[in-house]
Amino acid sequence: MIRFLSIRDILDILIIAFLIYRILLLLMDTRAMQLVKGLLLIGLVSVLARALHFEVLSWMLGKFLGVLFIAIPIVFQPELRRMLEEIGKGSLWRQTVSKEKAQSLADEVLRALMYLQSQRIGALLVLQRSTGLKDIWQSAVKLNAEISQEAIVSIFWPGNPLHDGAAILDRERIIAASCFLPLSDNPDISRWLGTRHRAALGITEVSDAISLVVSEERGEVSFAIRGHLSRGLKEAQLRQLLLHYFLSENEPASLLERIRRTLTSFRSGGVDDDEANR
Ligand SMILES: Nc1ncnc2c1ncn2[C@@H]1O[C@H](COP(=O)(O)OP(=O)(O)OP(=O)(O)O)[C@@H](O)[C@H]1O
Repeated sequence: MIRFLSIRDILDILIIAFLIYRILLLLMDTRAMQLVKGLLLIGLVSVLARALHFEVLSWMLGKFLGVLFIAIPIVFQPELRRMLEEIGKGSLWRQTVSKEKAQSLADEVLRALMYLQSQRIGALLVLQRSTGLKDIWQSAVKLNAEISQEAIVSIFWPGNPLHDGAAILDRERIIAASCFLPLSDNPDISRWLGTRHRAALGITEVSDAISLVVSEERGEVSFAIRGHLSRGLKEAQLRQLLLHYFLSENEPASLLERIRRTLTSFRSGGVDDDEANR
């Protein structure tokens, strides 16, 4: 007998749809996503085989799916564990930045850095992570502007009243410019590096932020995290670092780990890690 959908049924369907959507978002860009696609395809073929009465094929696919459901938790144990941890941390409900959006933000910042570098315009960008930097930016010029190549270049354009000091970005906006950062007093820092680089390093000693510096003198881009400075970054390295930053969701340890890995994998390309020790 057909009965009409009640409000409870509709809510039930909506909750299930939302849960599937969030779980798919968690699985996106993991190995498990390929498996989900594969399972969907096999499921579809299996339904077709049953509808067309292909007895042997549908029997075989049914058995195969049964075996897969037992094998999945074993093969994908790390992914499943990570997914459950994410759910525990509340990621299921948190707004995630889409890959396209992260890519476009990373591109805007990258293009700005490349332009500033090509013109030898000094710049200092601080990418805020889980440590709030309100103490730093509340006495500076608050912008709350969209992240774009043009906005970043204009901030550091010589003669602009905002060009002195650092600009602070979070994962979506340029929070403030003309920020005064604490200077590092690391005695091992190269004597060729001035206050811009000391400021870039200083903020990473007191927070988990990332700094990116364009040197006016040397026309190179450097990167600082956790009190370590890496000089002379190439475009591809910067792209990866920025992408990691805009994609990551307040996971200091894993972000640090991924950035370290990126730097290591590129080391043959000329990055001097821990430049502060020079
Ligand atoms: N505490 C600070 N916080 C933020 N920015 C600072 C701070 N101190 C200096 N700066 C910025 O650094 C600029 C001075 O750079 P300086 O030439 O001393 O450094 P540098 O490390 O040699 O950089 P570059 O290679 O670009 O010359 C200042 O004009 C200012 O914009």
